[in-house]
Amino acid sequence: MGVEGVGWGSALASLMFIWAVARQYFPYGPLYMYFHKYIDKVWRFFYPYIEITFQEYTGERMRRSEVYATIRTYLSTNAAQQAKRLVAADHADKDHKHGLLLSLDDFEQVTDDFDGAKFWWTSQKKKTQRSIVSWYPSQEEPRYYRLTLHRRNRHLVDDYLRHVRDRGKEIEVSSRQRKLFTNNPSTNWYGYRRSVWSHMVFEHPATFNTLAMEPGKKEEILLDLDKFRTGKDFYRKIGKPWKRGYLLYGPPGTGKSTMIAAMANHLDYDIYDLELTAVKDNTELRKLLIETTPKSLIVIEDIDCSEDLSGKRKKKAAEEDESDQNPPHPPGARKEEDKKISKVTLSGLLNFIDGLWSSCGGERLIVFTTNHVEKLDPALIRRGRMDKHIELSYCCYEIFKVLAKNYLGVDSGHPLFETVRVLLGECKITPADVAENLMPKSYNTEEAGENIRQCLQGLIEALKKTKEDEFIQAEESSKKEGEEKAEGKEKTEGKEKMEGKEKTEGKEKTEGKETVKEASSKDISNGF
Ligand SMILES: Nc1ncnc2c1ncn2[C@@H]1O[C@H](COP(=O)(O)OP(=O)(O)OP(=O)(O)O)[C@@H](O)[C@H]1O
Ligand SMILES: [Mg+2]
Repeated sequence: MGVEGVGWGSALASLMFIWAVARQYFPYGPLYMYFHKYIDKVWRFFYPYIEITFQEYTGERMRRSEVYATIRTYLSTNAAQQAKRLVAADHADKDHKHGLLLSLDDFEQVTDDFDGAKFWWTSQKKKTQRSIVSWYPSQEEPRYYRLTLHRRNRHLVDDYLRHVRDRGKEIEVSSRQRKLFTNNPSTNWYGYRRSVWSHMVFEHPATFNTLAMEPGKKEEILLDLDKFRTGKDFYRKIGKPWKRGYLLYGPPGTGKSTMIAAMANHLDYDIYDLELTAVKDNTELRKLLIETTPKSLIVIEDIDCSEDLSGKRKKKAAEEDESDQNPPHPPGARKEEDKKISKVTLSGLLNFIDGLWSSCGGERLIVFTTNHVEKLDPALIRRGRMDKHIELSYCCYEIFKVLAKNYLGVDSGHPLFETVRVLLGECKITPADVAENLMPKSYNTEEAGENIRQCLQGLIEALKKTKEDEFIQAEESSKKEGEEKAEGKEKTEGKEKMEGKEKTEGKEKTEGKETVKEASSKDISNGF
């Protein structure tokens, strides 16, 4: 270790060396233990330094430690100047032009000065014994930072660590870029520096200004988000974990994903886009949850498409299996299916949302999107789990006005707006389709007026076409319905006729039988 200028250090090192040589001649036993104990005590008594370690994983090594990350960021400034071996990672750094975070490589050391005292930092890693159940990658040794300081500077420890934390956070904030995470398949969770989530920089430009929806509804959502962000004390007071669930539902192309991006940008949160089909079971789901950080949105898109989440569906599958009508599964087919299907269950997901683990860390929004809200299990979306249900629907005039302003820079004064308003009231078109029609044909500002007219005209044509299609569709379906009704009627009449016939025949038969019966009884009586 590079602790400087200490005569004691070399004296103790010599003592330890002598002991290391001498103990080879001691057989392991009581005498060995006796000497070992006392030499250790002497060493600790004279060793003039204090050592503090900061582990990379905390809480039974299940979570990456925030303190560890902050120290790493703090040391990046010193590391760049002092260390000989560094590790570089992508970093959105406004001060460092290369956009890289340089941290200490394993067993490297840097010195820091604070209030006239010296502090030494080393990056270390531990060899671990393999355990059967391990929360951190088994092939990767856990790392830790070791801080060493002289005993006489002990009174500075608190101030120094506060300084490290504050400065580290400052650097983190100044260089923060939001991240978009996605879960790795669990086969990639182990190995050197692997992790359960992969990320890239999140750069979606959507904001609540560009998001087209009714102004009242938008205002309400913004208020709700702001209330959530500043609600730490309130949530503590009412005894609820600091998290909130949002369910966004509506047809495809109505802005659900766009709204998630706008939410993340508004709150300045990271996004964890959870791909449920890649999660093998509930344990993996919990592990993923533990590895998310506060100030984040955890998103599960198209939740209705995730098989096996509804109790109803499971029951149905079981019924189908039992049914005699279904051909039996060919041997091995069921096993193959099982391998592919995620075993995340509805109860696993419910636990993910509001089980005890979900309260770790706090300040998280859980967002589900779906095109078919009616398919979801009511338990999944009840208030308390999905606190706010937001419907994103087909384009109305209010939504169109926002899109026209965003895409063409034009507002309600335009003469073609009235035609659009009337047509929007007469057909269903998604904001995505409207937006596509409003894409300007050129960015040349001199042609802006013509551009606007062309776009609006194009939109009017599209609306007319949609209206026409809807009309034809409605006609076809009413025709089909009529046919089905007629068919049903014919069937019923046929059935009734058959039944009538059967009844008459039955009656006749019975009467015949009765006559026979009478005759036979007569015969019998006659016979007597
Ligand atoms: N309300 C809206 N405001 C602004 N743009 C919108 C809106 N709705 C749709 N768009 C535009 O349409 C495109 C598709 O929208 P988005 O992906 O958000 O739809 P979605 O509801 O998530 O659809 P899906 O259910 O298929 O995932 C977006 O890129 C965006 O440009
Ligand atoms: Mg979407």
